[in-house]
Amino acid sequence: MKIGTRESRLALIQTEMFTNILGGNHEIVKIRSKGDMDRERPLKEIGGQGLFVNEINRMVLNGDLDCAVHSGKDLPTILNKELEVISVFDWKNYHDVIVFRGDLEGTGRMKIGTSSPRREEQIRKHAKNWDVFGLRGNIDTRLNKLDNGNYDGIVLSEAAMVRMYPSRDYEILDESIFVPAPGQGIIAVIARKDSPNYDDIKITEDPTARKRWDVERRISGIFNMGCSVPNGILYNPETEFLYMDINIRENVISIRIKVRTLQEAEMVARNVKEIMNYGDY
Ligand SMILES: NCc1[nH]cc(CCC(=O)O)c1CC(=O)O
Repeated sequence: MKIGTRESRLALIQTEMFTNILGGNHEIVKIRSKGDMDRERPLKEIGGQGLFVNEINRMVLNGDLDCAVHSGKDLPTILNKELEVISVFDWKNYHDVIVFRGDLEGTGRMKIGTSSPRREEQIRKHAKNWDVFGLRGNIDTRLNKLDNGNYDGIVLSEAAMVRMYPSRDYEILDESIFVPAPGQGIIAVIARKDSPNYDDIKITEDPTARKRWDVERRISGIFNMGCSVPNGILYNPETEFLYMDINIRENVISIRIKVRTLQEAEMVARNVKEIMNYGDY
């Protein structure tokens, strides 16, 4: 197969994880996205949902690629009707983590970098001795900025650390406070619904990852969320806990609730949306 992905080191590692499950020989096509080209401006200035994936998905749609491997978190909730997320896997590394500078001393006020409005909001609310600053770039760039002394610590995804820096120290942040972005840590494979490779791709799916994915996607669709919205959603398919951290102007709802089915999760989300007057914004 011709498999497309972003040119970042993380994207290539994730694509290799996919081809290892898939087996066989494949051509990997690296694509530089709009989000990769502009490394300075905050993401919400460059443009909305799908910044890192839309061009790649268009190539899958046109038949230039047989499939594409994405970070689940980067996929917009609305896809072209002819495309489908056929396989999802690796669901467990969903946490946010903090990585501290190696030579850090003392425990006073700390300068913390993050590139996500959700993480910024959660730090402001829950980590009162951390001052938060913007931080752009791919994972290697962000860690370089940390090591160069620009920050005392940076917050990023556990999945990125596990896959790219398995021997570097980090601290896991509690998911009931730092509720992650929907799909965080999950690897998602997209192809055309009528792809001749549909069944081969489907075999790589982890059914537990699929449970997590379906709940988080449904809820993120209900709230019409992109990653520029400071909302967190996590469903743990093993504990059956659903976490939601929804911020709408001055209104905040943070919950942990046990739900057993997609329908129950959807009902919780619709009720939260209703009582927050979400539709008015
Ligand atoms: N926001 C960009 C992005 N998209 C996917 C990952 C990492 C992999 C993942 O969490 O799925 C990251 C970096 C980060 O959140 O620090």
